[in-house]
Amino acid sequence: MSEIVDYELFEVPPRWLFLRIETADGLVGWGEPVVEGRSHTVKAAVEDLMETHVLGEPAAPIEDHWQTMYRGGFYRGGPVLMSAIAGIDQALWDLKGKRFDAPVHELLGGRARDRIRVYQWIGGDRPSAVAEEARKRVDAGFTALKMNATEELERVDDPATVRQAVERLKEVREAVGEEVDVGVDFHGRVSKPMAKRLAAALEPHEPMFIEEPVLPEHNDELGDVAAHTTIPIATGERMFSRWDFKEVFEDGSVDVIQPDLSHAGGITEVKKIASMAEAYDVAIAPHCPLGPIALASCIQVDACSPNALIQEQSMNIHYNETSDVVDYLADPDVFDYEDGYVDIPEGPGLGIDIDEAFVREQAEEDVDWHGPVWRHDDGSVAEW
Ligand SMILES: O=C(O)[C@@H](O)[C@H](O)[C@H](O)CO
Ligand SMILES: [Mg+2]
Repeated sequence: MSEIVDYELFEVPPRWLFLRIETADGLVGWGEPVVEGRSHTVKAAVEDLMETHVLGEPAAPIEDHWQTMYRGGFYRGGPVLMSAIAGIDQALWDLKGKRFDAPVHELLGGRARDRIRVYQWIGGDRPSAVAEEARKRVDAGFTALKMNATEELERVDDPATVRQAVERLKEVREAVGEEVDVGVDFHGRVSKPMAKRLAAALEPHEPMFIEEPVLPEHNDELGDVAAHTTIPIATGERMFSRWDFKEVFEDGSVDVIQPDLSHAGGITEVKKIASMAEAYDVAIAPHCPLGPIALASCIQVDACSPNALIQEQSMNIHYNETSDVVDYLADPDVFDYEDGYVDIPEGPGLGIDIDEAFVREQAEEDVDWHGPVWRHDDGSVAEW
């Protein structure tokens, strides 16, 4: 029988939430419903949705579950609810793949590519020594990187601050050469006037894209920024549905969208967003500074989306001393990296096996990660 009879949630380090659901005939599916820094809140939302709409129901009709969860409550959308739906949706797709012994991308129409290019972060929130880090990543096989543009920025900041951002990118470009792509994340830290100034100053060093050049609540300003630069514009990690994305498609100023498989309603929704993007000649580069289930979900959608450009991923044992992502996997080699690409896993469902014993052990730890609160010199709150 395919009714959902049980579910369990695990808050695990460094800042993730995993969902395990089980059917009456013993199949298990995994999802990763999380907003960075809001795992307790998303957990409560998942419990609410599971208890109200999903538990006791057949697992198969994913679209019906999605519609019920999204529309059933009258109030819709936003990071918490859409991330909760996302994780449940991933787990339902994982179950479906296991039931039919096929990878999710096969059930979504089959491959559009054999592998997907990946990029890796360099530097942290306060980027320094990025050139050296960039070189290390490229030596390890990466062909694409991403870095923060700046630290906190005033609404109108001084030339020295702009110069520093430019120097940083220039050093990276000099360290890695012209055959490596470097995305620059403005992280919503930048006001519209500074976005225009920074874009112009960074342009000679040819970033792959500038990301969140303004906060998503100011997406109506993207056209103005785009008019001042030839650098591709990326955004989308803080947008949560087709309805959030439709305006940037219609407006035409965005070149790359970055929906997050764990924030924007899951596999069902992001596949639809990807198709909408395709119709507007926009690429997708799914956002993923998250764990193995989120990454596996991204790769399944990349596999069957012709307009997938590149995949963000946080850590991998082959390239990185930190290996949180792979620690949770029964087979750490399932993400097979070569030449800056990762192969599309061919196992059933999401294509990964979660090491359940390890998850249970990690869930014993107290997980309480929150995004930092930054302040300007005058004490007012700055964007992180
Ligand atoms: O593009 C990224 O990966 C970053 O903007 C992260 O989403 C942010 O630091 C919160 O985790
Ligand atoms: Mg970002």
